[in-house]
Amino acid sequence: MAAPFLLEQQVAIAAVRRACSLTTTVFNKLVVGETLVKGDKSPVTVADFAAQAVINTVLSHAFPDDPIVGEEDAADLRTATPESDALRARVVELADDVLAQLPREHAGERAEWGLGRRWGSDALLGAIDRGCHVGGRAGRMWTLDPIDGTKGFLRGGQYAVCLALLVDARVELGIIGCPNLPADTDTDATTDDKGALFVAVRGHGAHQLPLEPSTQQQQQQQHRLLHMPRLALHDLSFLESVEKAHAALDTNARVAARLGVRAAPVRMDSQAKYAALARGGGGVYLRLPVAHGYQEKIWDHAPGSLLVEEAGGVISDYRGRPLDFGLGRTLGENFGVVAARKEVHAEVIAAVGAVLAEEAVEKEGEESVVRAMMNP
Ligand SMILES: Nc1ncnc2c1ncn2[C@@H]1O[C@H](COP(=O)(O)O)[C@@H](O)[C@H]1OP(=O)(O)O
Ligand SMILES: [Mg+2]
Ligand SMILES: [Mg+2]
Ligand SMILES: [Mg+2]
Repeated sequence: MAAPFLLEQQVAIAAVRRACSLTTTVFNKLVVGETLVKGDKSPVTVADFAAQAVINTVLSHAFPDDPIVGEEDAADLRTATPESDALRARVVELADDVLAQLPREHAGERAEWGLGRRWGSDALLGAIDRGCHVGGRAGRMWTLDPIDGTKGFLRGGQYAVCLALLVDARVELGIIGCPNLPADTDTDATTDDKGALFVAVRGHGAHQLPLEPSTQQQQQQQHRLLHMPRLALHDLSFLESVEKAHAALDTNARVAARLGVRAAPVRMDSQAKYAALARGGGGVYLRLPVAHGYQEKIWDHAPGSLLVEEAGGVISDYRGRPLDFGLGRTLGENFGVVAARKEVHAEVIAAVGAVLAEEAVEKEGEESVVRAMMNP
């Protein structure tokens, strides 16, 4: 694989692989009481906390000066209640079980990254809280979503372990682990060969590797360089969210109709959508905002955006503006996401604009009817 950020690649790959083995174990054994509802009403499980503990422990040992912008924090694990005690004990056990595995030398892992030993509660809660950095425009920082698509994870669908390295607000390296994505194709969900790792390095391509660190030879054989194929507009299909609360799916349908898209949309949770897009699925990822005021988070798009760019795509918000990863923990005034191959991106943006204008006129019409009824 490509030379820039080689050590960062090795460390990030090791961290994401270990976190993926943890989430897979948890899914098979998740019990009632191991999921919390956060202040924003979204779920978080022991696996989200433990995966963040694992990845931040590895990053903190390999790159002690690098800040981390991570989704989770340990506040809910630190309160002195029986529920919190049980949750904390489970998170610590899960994270330590994975960190304690000996470094796998054929996969380039090293003991000095915090591997091969148990860390205990204080160190692991501290590691989770290393993710509280505020973000910003200057310098090096990592951004982490330990489980992206927690709702998908809980229902046994797609989810992703997502990590990116930003330098001066530009994504230089993106790693996405997808334990439930078929290794060979994103269309045959019945295959048993599940799990894929995606690595993008700016200027050096988008790559798919095996999720499990098999022998070096197998890794080389299974390594794929990813390219998005050229597709005519009517041959596209949209990749979109499963959750109606996350994206305006009815509007997507109107955009598809306007572009002459014939195929039904492919609904998938998490940044697995970016991975599917980069390896040729669908052709367009469309995420149009719903609730006024929801600000997209940088960890939800940083690695996926680089993966798509390096596979020949363009990514912007729904108005065509580039995503700005330098504003802090959120994407600020970037609303929605449109990712597509270069040749069709501008046409998709134009269709989105036209459909949103139509919807605004319809809404204004409905509101004026209501006003007229209330003030005859
Ligand atoms: N109200 C919301 N609107 C948009 N995205 C949201 C909202 N709440 C959570 N998310 C995040 O959207 C992403 C899932 O998107 P999708 O529906 O396309 O799979 C996740 O990162 C999820 O967070 P989380 O990482 O906690 O799962
Ligand atoms: Mg969440
Ligand atoms: Mg997320
Ligand atoms: Mg998450």
